[in-house]
Amino acid sequence: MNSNTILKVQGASKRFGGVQALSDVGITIEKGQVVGLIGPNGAGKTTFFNVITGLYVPDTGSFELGGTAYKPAAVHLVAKAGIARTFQNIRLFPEMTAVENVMVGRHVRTHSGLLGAVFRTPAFKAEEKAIEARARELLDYVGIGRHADFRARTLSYGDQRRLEIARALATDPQLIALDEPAAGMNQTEKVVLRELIDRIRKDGRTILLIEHDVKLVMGLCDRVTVLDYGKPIAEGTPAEVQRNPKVIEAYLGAGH
Ligand SMILES: Nc1ncnc2c1ncn2[C@@H]1O[C@H](COP(=O)(O)OP(=O)(O)OP(=O)(O)O)[C@@H](O)[C@H]1O
Repeated sequence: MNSNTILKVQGASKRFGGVQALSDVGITIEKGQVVGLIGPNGAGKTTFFNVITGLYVPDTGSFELGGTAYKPAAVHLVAKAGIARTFQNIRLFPEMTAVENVMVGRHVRTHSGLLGAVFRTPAFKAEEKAIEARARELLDYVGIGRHADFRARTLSYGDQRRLEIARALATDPQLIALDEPAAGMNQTEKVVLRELIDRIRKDGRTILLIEHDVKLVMGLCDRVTVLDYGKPIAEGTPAEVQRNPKVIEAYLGAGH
């Protein structure tokens, strides 16, 4: 494996009863890339995300993150290994403040542990302070610092999506997986989102993106993989993929 490879998945399959949701899907993501995963509704994109992040146990597949084999057996183990994600349907703690939501993300990387938290040791308190400072920095970074002390549920939809991204960044991930980050956003919010994803990439992060907004995908991604009925049908630069007859057929063809 190339030492710049962040994620390498080979032969991932997942079946639900009579539905082969994923069939022998592979993907390779190099450090610093933004890679798009696209395909018509029901193509298997979310299943792929759920498989690589430990939400679903795959039937087959080999998985390497940062050059080390990993078993996507449980969500917290995958987070620890270095993949952070956001969800198509936002999953925040609505009654917690924005900064508290980000601090939860950061706890994946803390050291003082449960006993430290229970007895509120000096080490725990110092660590907690550092975590909060970092969380506030991340909220500024995604552009919602002014909402740090507001409950998550009071934030606008676009700001909640950015909060999810801040929480994902807080785990200091090798790979950040964004599931339809632009869903439900208006044009202005999409422009801001695009700038944010661009900045995250420029700051050295690696991103895997599911997105229905073709313009956003084509403008942002270095490489794109296209799924249809659970199978990879094309891989390449956005320009290559866009003119691939199989992709055109999948999007325009009968059945979709
Ligand atoms: N938990 C599940 N149980 C049963 N079938 C499932 C489950 N999750 C997904 N599927 C099925 O697997 C297939 C792929 O679904 P998936 O949600 O991964 O597609 P998608 O590409 O993310 O679609 P969309 O763009 O609509 O979100 C679909 O036929 C879906 O009905």
